[in-house]
Amino acid sequence: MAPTPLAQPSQAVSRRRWLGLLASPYPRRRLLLLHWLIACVVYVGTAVLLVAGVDQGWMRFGALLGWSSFVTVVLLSGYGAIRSGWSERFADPALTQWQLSMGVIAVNWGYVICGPMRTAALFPLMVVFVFAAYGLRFRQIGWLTLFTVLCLASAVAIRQWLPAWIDSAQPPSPLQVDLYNLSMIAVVLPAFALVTARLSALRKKLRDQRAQLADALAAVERLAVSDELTGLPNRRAMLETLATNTRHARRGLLPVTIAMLDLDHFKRINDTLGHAAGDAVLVGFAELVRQLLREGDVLGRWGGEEFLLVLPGATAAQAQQVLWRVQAAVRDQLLAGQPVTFSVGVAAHRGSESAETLLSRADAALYEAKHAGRDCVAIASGESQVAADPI
Ligand SMILES: Nc1nc2c(ncn2[C@@H]2O[C@H](COP(=O)(O)OP(=O)(O)OP(=O)(O)O)[C@@H](O)[C@H]2O)c(=O)[nH]1
Repeated sequence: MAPTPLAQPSQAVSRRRWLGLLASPYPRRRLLLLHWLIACVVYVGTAVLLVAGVDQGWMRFGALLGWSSFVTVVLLSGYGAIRSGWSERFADPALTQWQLSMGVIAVNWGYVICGPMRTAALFPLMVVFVFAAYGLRFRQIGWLTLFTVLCLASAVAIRQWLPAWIDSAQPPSPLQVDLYNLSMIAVVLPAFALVTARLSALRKKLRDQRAQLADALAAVERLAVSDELTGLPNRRAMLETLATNTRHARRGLLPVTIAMLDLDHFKRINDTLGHAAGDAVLVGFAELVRQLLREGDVLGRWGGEEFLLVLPGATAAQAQQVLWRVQAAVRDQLLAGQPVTFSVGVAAHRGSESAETLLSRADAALYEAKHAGRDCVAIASGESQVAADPI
């Protein structure tokens, strides 16, 4: 019976589900499993050639079975360690050093058992050293090279002096061929490893530069929204905070009240003690006020000796209480050795007014507070009147 049109997509979905299960939902693990898959293809390709070798009578089936069992165990343990996330406890979750060492052993094992094809059996070493560029450091690549040459020397020794271990279908071959192969590998591999190590170093440099760039970008982003002297949000950041809060207030989500704070007679501090002392007062003031506010209130430097405070969810009266408390605390403390006071203009957001209108009402209230003698809180017209801390 012909398949129904619906059968095709459902098969595709179930195939995708199986592939999804075999791979991993985590992108990093998926990438590592892709590398694992490439290794699989190389191993399977080699196994196919070894089967052909058995077919030609160059090696025995038992030897192929031993090699295949070793490779299967290596591949399955590598897959399990990566897929389960177990390998993530190590600095290199790809387990590159282990996987490549196993690859070197598999290649040399193949060299021992596959008779006249043994020179070809060395070719997968190229894959091993290309992978080394991805996951190994300079020194590790050096060790891997030494390990490979020693493994091949052992393979040659086993072939020549322990033929009983080989289960070979062929009579022992002349030593000269094996020594020739060993010498070739000992000459070529270090040069190959050097290029691989250079590639690996370049990749590391690229990674480091990318990390530095990300740090620099984060610093630029931080500087773009914070005031260099006090570390508070700067005028640009406060405009955004204000825009967000007035938008919420207009939609009826959360009322907002703002306050403009201005240090009194700050010019005198600068003129008598110098600009550095003035800076220290600004830093001390910012730090002290910030500590006295509740979480959610946002204090920013508006410019010069002027600060903007946004109090989401507060009414003008509540803001006034908060600011009286802050004024009392500032009055009680010397900032950079100086007694300091400040005046405040408060405005609560009304109806559908814009951030600009709200700001200009707070500014006008601040002007009133200055005119009323300073060190007091004035509330924007229509809401209340100028008042000093009653305590
Ligand atoms: N040290 C220092 N001084 C600053 C900074 N920004 C602005 N100023 C100074 O702050 C002073 C503000 O002076 P005015 O606008 O006359 O205000 P004021 O002396 O505080 O007087 P009132 O606000 O009327 O109480 C000026 O002398 C500015 O140079 C800064 O970042 N550091």
